[in-house]
Amino acid sequence: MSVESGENRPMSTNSAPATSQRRASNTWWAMEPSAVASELDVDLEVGLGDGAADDRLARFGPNELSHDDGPSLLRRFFSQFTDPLVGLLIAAIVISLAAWTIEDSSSVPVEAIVIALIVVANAVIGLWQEGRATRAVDALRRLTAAHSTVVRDGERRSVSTTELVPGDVVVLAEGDVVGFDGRLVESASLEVNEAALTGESMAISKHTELVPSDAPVADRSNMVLSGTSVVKGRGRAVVVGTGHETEVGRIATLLGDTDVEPTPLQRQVARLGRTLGIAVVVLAVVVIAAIMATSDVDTAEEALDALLVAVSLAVAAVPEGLPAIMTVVLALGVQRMSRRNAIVKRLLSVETLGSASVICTDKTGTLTRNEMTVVRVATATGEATFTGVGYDPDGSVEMGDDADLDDLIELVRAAAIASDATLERDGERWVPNGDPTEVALVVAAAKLPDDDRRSNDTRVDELPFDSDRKLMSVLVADGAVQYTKGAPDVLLDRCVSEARCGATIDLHDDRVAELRGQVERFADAGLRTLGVARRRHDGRPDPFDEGAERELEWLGLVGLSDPPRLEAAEVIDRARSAGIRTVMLTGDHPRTAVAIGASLGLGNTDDPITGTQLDRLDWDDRSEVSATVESTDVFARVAPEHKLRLVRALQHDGHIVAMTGDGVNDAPALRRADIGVSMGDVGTDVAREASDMVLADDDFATIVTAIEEGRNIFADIRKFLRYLLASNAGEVLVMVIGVLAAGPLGLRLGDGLAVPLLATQILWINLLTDSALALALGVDSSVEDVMSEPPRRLTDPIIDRAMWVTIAIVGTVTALAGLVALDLELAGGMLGGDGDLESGRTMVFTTIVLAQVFNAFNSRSDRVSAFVKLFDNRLLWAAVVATVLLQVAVVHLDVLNRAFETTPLSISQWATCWGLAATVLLANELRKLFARRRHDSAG
Ligand SMILES: Nc1ncnc2c1ncn2[C@@H]1O[C@H](COP(=O)(O)OP(=O)(O)OP(=O)(O)O)[C@@H](O)[C@H]1O
Repeated sequence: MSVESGENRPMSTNSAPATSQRRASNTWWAMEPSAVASELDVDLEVGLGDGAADDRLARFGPNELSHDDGPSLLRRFFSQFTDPLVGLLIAAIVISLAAWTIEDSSSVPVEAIVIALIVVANAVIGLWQEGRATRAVDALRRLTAAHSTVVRDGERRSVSTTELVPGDVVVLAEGDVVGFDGRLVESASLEVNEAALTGESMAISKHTELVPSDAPVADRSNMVLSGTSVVKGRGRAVVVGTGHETEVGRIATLLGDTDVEPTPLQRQVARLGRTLGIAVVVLAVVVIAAIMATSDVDTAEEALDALLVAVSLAVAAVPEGLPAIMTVVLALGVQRMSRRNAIVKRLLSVETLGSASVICTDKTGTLTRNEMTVVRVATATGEATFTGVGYDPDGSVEMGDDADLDDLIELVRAAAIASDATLERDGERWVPNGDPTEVALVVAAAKLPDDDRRSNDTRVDELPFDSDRKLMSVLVADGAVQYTKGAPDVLLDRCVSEARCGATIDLHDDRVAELRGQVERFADAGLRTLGVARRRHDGRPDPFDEGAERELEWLGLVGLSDPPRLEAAEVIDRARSAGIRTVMLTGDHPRTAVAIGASLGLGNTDDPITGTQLDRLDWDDRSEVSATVESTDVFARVAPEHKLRLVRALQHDGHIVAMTGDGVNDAPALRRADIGVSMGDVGTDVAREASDMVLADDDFATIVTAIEEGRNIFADIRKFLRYLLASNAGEVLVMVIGVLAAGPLGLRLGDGLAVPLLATQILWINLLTDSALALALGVDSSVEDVMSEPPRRLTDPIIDRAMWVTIAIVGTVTALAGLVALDLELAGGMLGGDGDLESGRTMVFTTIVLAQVFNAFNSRSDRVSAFVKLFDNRLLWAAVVATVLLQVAVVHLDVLNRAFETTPLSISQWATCWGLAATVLLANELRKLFARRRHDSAG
């Protein structure tokens, strides 16, 4: 028998299953787990070896449904030409060729070639921008890929679900999304939701017993299927099918794809682009009519030239770069967010984030550090305090007066036995494994004084914790003893007696009231509280279900501290000044919630509302619901279904709600929220799948950071919109005013076509301004404090009045600057120069390009001066240098002079162009000054 890569492991765990060809047709559900294991050559305890897993991965391929890589590069390149705008450019080429044929077909059709080159340059820029957007979206998809816990080489590990192979032993827990087809070999009250596959929305119980071989898919209750999710319990399954070899693979449904649908904002901008397009075509017709009326157009060639100018103008005026830049800006923003631990799954969420007005957040782990430590316990005889730091079991117990040690030991041991957590030593460090609350209980048990009484602690059954019931029970001592732990108020309702010095005493109402007071005292100190109880059975209860969680004997109360995150208070304050309300929703005791909430500076913590109060509310009475949800910022002892109701109520009141959640039952609320936020660390797959954003660090601060980024992205989009539209307005106005005013002003725009700019020059300006400068603005750092304003309403138009005013002012000043440059150069006008038409046009051309450069700085804010953080955006400066150099080339290189009909300019002419172009900045600075004054006096 061969041994692979020197590993001393038998072939059976290192090779692919010999009978792999038969895999798909095997009736796994009718086979014993041992038969499944031998068929798949795997040891159910040890799992596959790494070598075997690699082999099988190479052989069966990754566990995914292969999806289309999208069209090829060439295809995507050509698809750039399907844009209606390119149609216009191609029309321009045809017109120019027609004019050239009539005029002088012996020379080279320079103009047509230049326009063709511009078409290609546009396509390349478009392709590059699309490529960036696609790459960013792909990176996102990888970031949000699901993970599974497998047993390999005898150890549990988390691997990407795409790496699962047939024969892998996978551990399933509540909230896991099943990413494979598998045969269960172990089930502890495992319940699975198969709605995605079968449409059945009720959870289905799963077991390991044999099922007849002819059972239909829905009845194969010892199988777990890809695309389903674990709602309750735990289990282990052997992977029998991956990728296309799964039930879902066979029906080839693509699951979990990142949504790349256009967002409302993208649609709004695309619509704006189209409206402008139509307006511009109308304008082009007007310009043509004006040219015809003012120039001596009497030859066909001149008529074609006029048409060409009008078409070029249309091309220049339409902001065709908009949709692509939008996608790039959104996608780059998403990448930036992921570097700050906020993984946004949908582009749509980015813009919604900026509008969030309420954040509903969990407490444990998000506002607090989720580093639980047992600090105080109380039994019937007295209290004890625990010392020690974090998870290090090196601590001690200080008994209060009269406290009975045996009672204490029974309480803490019971709590630890009813926990799933473990604590392992790794060198100097202690590595916790499991739910922090339970780890803390295990640590506390380790601090107990040596205890020589041994009992049979082996667990024979369990009822896992869930946040609706708020209880968890285990059965030990062959089923004779049950330990139940959970929320003390819930648990006390189920207790009939109390343990005291080894005896069992009946619980009376007075004592229950006393115990409740004790719970409140613990909670007032900000402690998370947990009650522990016991029940003795005559024989092992069968079935062991929630019915067993009654007639309990109270063992005592445990108080755990979970320190608030240091920076949370500051972040809540920051959110408040950004007009965002923070609401805490917690499963914890109201008094614990209030203590923590108050220490974090939450707005209104005085009268917390509990889940029970929410249950009693008349949800049809809108005003009552509204008054309730607005009355406090603390909701305690809430269950997941309350979250859904609260989201709805807040949305009804006009809020944009971000809601956190980590459990299976949180999924509906996460879906319903405008921004569902799940936890990357402690959250379940189901919650992650239902959410729009995953917090890689589970930290509340990250939500606020993401909101800030969302607002920044929105500000960036407004920047390039402001810039593009003002620039385009300048180009259009210089032509319209130029053509209409040349006559009255006495400007001699030549004998033939009376236009300030030629078609190729217009297209050149368009190419320069729509690419580098616009994109650099799209990734500008913020000059405004986006967190000092209230959230933007989703219904607000992206271009508001202030922006239209800016566009109008900048557009007009640009056009006037261009025309003054022309007038200064040309003979016969008001200012009177002595240059020829070609140098006059070069002056207009250069002035307009430089005006765009100044306008880029204008556009960084509606109110803040362009000189604030002037050098922050290096990309913008690089784009400015590139733009100016290209313009110098167009003015001074002989070959480009011929192509663009320009002439070299003198230093003083350049200075004139710079000076005139700078008026664009000056005018807008004045406008900003007034805007700031108005804002200050209003605010
Ligand atoms: N593992 C557990 N076993 C038994 N009871 C538990 C366990 N974890 C928590 N509890 C009890 O249930 C209550 C609610 O816990 P739950 O996990 O639902 O809230 P939470 O999600 O921790 O709170 P938050 O919403 O702040 O994150 C706790 O106050 C505690 O009393």
